[in-house]
Amino acid sequence: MIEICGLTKRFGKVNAVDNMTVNIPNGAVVGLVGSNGSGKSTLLRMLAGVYAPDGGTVKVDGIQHFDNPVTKGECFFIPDFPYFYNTSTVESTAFLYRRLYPNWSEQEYNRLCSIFPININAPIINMSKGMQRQAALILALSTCPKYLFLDEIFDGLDPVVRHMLKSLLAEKVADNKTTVVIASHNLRELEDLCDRLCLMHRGHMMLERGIDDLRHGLRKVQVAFTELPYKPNIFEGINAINITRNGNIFNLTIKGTEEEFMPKLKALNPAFVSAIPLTLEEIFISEMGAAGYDIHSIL
Ligand SMILES: Nc1ncnc2c1ncn2[C@@H]1O[C@H](COP(=O)(O)OP(=O)(O)OP(=O)(O)O)[C@@H](O)[C@H]1O
Repeated sequence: MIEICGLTKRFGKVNAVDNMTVNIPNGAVVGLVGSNGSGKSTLLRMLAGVYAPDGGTVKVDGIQHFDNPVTKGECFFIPDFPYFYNTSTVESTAFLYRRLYPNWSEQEYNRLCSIFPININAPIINMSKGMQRQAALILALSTCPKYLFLDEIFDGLDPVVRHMLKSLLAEKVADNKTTVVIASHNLRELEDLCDRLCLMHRGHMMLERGIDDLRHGLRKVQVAFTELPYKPNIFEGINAINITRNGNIFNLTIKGTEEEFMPKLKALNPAFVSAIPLTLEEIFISEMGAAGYDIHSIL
């Protein structure tokens, strides 16, 4: 388990991470979203033990993490721009990691080298952006980390490799209870993978919630009338957190289950009514809008 308590990191006058407290349970797959400069990479670098916090603590399995080779050996961080030496190949880096990482698996390394379509003996810095990320992933996953931190990992990966990565991560979580924290601007990718989401804004954690919990009880509903019901507040008694209207067609975001609100809507005698779940992006917009924030300035 990762325990983040009062965590702060400053760069001059900028509080990149500002007094953040959150726990990440083992086996969780956490999506980290937020606007540019909201502090996601800085948080990941502190989770990876790269940056020393200016305040607060990160504990991994109850142990102070910064500068601790024991907890750092259980973690792997792929930054948004993975760094390799000029002459590094996957094979030469693997040679180094075999000694550095206690859980390194030769079997896993061989399997991943056969799955990812890159040349493990070619200099990594000559590879394309997506291929460099594949190289970083082969090495990261071969260390069998208990905690895996990924910064914009989907960036540059082609659709086939993206799909493969999601399957590999799901497999790691199911088989090894690996804990994964992924910073990404791509809510669609996170939606497939994560069971928890954290929304950061200006160094603060604005929202931290299970995806099922976020999804539960929010529906996007379209209702059309041939003739409008003759009452001043048509949707009175229905917990609609947002209503837009285009002529006799209404689009509502409703809090509640279909069993609760459908009978009330049907009693209005609509020509058409349909309810569908919200996408993650729409849920965020609703949740943050309800909390008084303009999500478009945050995501
Ligand atoms: N090494 C650094 N030196 C000075 N300022 C920094 C440094 N690293 C980050 N910052 C500042 O800290 C803030 C948070 O940056 P960070 O990279 O963590 O944001 P982010 O959420 O990852 O952004 P993005 O979505 O653009 O990747 C920004 O204001 C950034 O300019």
